[in-house]
Amino acid sequence: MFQRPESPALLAFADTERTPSSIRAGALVFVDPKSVQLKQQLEQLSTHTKPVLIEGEQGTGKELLARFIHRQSERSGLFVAVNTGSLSPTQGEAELFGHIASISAGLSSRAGWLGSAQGGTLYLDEIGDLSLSLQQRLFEVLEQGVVWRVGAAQATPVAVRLIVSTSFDLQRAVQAGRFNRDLFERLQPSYLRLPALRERPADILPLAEYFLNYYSQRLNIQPPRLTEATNQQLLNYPWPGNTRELESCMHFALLMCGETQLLPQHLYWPCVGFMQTD
Ligand SMILES: Nc1ncnc2c1ncn2[C@@H]1O[C@H](COP(=O)(O)OP(=O)(O)OP(=O)(O)O)[C@@H](O)[C@H]1O
Repeated sequence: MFQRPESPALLAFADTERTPSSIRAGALVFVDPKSVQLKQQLEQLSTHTKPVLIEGEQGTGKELLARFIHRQSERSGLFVAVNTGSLSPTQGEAELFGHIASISAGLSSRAGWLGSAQGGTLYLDEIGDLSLSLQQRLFEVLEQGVVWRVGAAQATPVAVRLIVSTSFDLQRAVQAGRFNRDLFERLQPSYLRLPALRERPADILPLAEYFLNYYSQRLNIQPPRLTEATNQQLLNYPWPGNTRELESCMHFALLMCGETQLLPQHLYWPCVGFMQTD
């Protein structure tokens, strides 16, 4: 059950259990000591409403963490996820902050992503892709707690928890003049680093089992058993595409397998292809 409001860039899901795999929030498989520690940090962050900055390579699970924080904090509004790269360069301000109706421009009023997340959480993926002028506007919203919609004569109060993510070092972007220092300083106190999958190896096999079970259930089949040799291959691989790559690998292996045992020759690594096995 999901709502797809104003634009394809926005995904807002009320019932996470029925949503596609890419946006499940209930299932957070964290076994490695680094992940367990991170989960404790997440639980602490869920008790307040300050903005959160999540840094991690692509496919590590940043959006899943944001959904987890939202769920734990029991906010009444929606979780709204926006890929900032999808904001149009000319309309970005109206898309993000909304605009009021304009008869001359033939526009009806629009709440914008911030308005859609009222009472809930706005997740901005790859915040570094936001233009410097929008970064400045976002900082002002955080400072003042109000948003000026495009064309509005007065400001509208906003109660939105902001969670942003980045796959690169924002501090270096600040030093290079490509990221707003004030916004960075506002985000930094609640900073989380989500390690790459290769840095938390104890998560690999539990995640592999989890995805196998998940897709087996969807396909209505018995999950095959991972053999010792398969486990070894999974542990030896560096996972450049992180958890998303592991998920695709397991999904594909399940389709290839058709047996009770999942063997190394069934494995396909989306970032590399099939690997030679002895
Ligand atoms: N700890 C985890 N437990 C279960 N599933 C996970 C976990 N981490 C990631 N996933 C799954 O891996 C996939 C990728 O996660 P997600 O989209 O949150 O990554 P991301 O870091 O936001 O990616 P991108 O950088 O491309 O935006 C999703 O299907 C997600 O459900």
